[in-house]
Amino acid sequence: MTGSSATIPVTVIGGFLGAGKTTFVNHLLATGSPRTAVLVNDFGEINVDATLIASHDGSTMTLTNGCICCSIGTGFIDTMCKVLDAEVPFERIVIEASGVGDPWKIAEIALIEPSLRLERVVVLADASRIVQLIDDARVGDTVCGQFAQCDVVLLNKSDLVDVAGLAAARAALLALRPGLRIIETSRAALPTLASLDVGAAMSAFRADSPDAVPRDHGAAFRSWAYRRDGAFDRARIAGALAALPPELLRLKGSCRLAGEAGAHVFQLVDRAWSLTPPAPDQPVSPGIVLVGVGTCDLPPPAVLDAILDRALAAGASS
Ligand SMILES: Nc1nc2c(ncn2[C@@H]2O[C@H](COP(=O)(O)OP(=O)(O)OP(=O)(O)O)[C@@H](O)[C@H]2O)c(=O)[nH]1
Repeated sequence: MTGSSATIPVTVIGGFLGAGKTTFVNHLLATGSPRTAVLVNDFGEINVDATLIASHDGSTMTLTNGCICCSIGTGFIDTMCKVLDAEVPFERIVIEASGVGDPWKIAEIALIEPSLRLERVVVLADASRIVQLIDDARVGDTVCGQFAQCDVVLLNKSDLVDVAGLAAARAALLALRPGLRIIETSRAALPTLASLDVGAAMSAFRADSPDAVPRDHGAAFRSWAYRRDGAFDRARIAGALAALPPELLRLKGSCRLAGEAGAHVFQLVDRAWSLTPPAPDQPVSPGIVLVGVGTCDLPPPAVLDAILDRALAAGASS
């Protein structure tokens, strides 16, 4: 890779599916971040996250073709070259790892590439789910691996748990890595990057950390895309979602609702879901575009399609 002689600081943001990574990136961009290149790696075939990142002075680029922590493909290298060769240099690079990715594998690129300087690896944990996720036989290894070499954990969604729940979440994280720096957050009160800096002590800790176990997230997780021209019937959505199999871990994207103007952003994490209006300048597709991620035994697309079709408004085309 080429680029100017000055190094560009890199922050890698990781955390399991739905922990709040995109919410955090948007917060950083909204709170006076310098000219930032945001690189987003979604696990699914459609990069929904890139459309959920608010527009900003810098640039948002998508990293498609799978999990970049498993294989640094030519797409990633091309994107990074564009960032490094930008006419007006970027002042910071923020890379959002996929929800099943290992953020440290991405951080290692910044350690190797002379034009880049790794500033920090931040991993978000969902306070309402982290205890269960760590113990989940299907995803526990992936979740635990994400904390192995991070600098700081944002114990996010603290608004969803009580004091005892927060203490349990903290204890579970500290059992993984004693001494881990943990900051409790909620989307209403997220920190700035500068406030996360802790200096040399954390770098030494990184160097002492064991090598991450190589993983193939493409084998452990599967994604599925649901696209329809029509609209959902709001009254049918809850019933259809209740029929989704437990192997589906995450579903997000945009949709239309029959009889309602404009598009809605759809979010499902575990079984909790929401529909919200998109940001004013957020690009949304004309119909329904949702991307799901599940474990490797996720039922075939046709089965999942049929479940969501139950929520379509009468007469909606498919
Ligand atoms: N209650 C609550 N909800 C939150 C918080 N942070 C994020 N959310 C919601 O959680 C959902 C997932 O947030 P995202 O920021 O998209 O999570 P993500 O980690 O980027 O998700 P993936 O990229 O799919 O892994 C969205 O509906 C957010 O609005 C929080 O602190 N509290």
